[in-house]
Amino acid sequence: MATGRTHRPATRSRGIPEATVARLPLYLRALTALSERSVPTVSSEELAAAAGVNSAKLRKDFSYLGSYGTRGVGYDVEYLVYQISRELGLTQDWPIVMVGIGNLGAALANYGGFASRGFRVAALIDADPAMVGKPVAGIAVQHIDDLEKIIEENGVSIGVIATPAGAAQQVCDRLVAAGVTSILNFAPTVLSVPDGVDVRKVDLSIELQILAFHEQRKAGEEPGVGEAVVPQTAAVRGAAAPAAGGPKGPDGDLPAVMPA
Ligand SMILES: NC(=O)c1ccc[n+]([C@@H]2O[C@H](COP(=O)([O-])OP(=O)(O)OC[C@H]3O[C@@H](n4cnc5c(N)ncnc54)[C@H](O)[C@@H]3O)[C@@H](O)[C@H]2O)c1
Repeated sequence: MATGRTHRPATRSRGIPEATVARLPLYLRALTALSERSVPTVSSEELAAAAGVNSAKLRKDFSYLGSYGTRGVGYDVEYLVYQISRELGLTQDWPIVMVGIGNLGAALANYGGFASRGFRVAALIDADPAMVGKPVAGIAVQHIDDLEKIIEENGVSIGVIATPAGAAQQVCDRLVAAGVTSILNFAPTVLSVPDGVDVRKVDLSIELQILAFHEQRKAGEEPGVGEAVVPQTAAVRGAAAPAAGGPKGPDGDLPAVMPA
């Protein structure tokens, strides 16, 4: 579901293409489910189906990891879990800070899936003095004034932003100045960061707009020649108007929904 941009070349230094890196978590999720069911081996076809990926692509992806499987047996599930986890840097603990502990931030903090994947929530940070000291997901919220100290003390390199859009750039700048080099941004705004800082952006409304586009196609609502699309679809309404609370609208790849 994530949409994002990273300030990295299309091929990483170790020769693994970004597109392959983006699929590794899908393989890992499918493999983890197999591992939990104590399945020892899996064929490339089975794993590709479970991950929602083409099997030829999967074999190519795994060749970058030096993993070719055994003919007639398939891939060793546990070993692949280890290999992909290592490649993704998940064999080490990653402390993260979350900034903006409102509806979304609190929901994210309560999500158990971070910890089980090696992401420890080291601190929850908010600007609202009324929030400070209150426990969310068992962690006391700290004030934004202490952001730099918190990052240094916890050796944090990954920050999550769930503030209103208007505060996101300022929070991002402070995170980066304090040493954070990877940011997961939920605020509906495009962040500017220096080279060497990775930003991934999650925007569920963009995902819904893309689904709306496909729904429209499925329903056969092809406009006739000269017929305007803009007033008729939620997708285009969303693309045409800036997202609420943000200076910039969604920046997903939506040109296909615009009138021809
Ligand atoms: N990406 C998505 O799919 C998605 C989904 C829902 C919401 N959002 C976005 O997430 C953000 C949060 O939404 P919400 O519903 O939780 O809002 P909210 O108003 O409930 O929470 C925002 C929190 O940020 C805090 N905050 C404001 N300025 C701050 C600053 N400078 N430093 C630290 N904290 C600050 C506020 O005190 C508040 O607790 C919004 O930008 C919203 O548009 C994104």
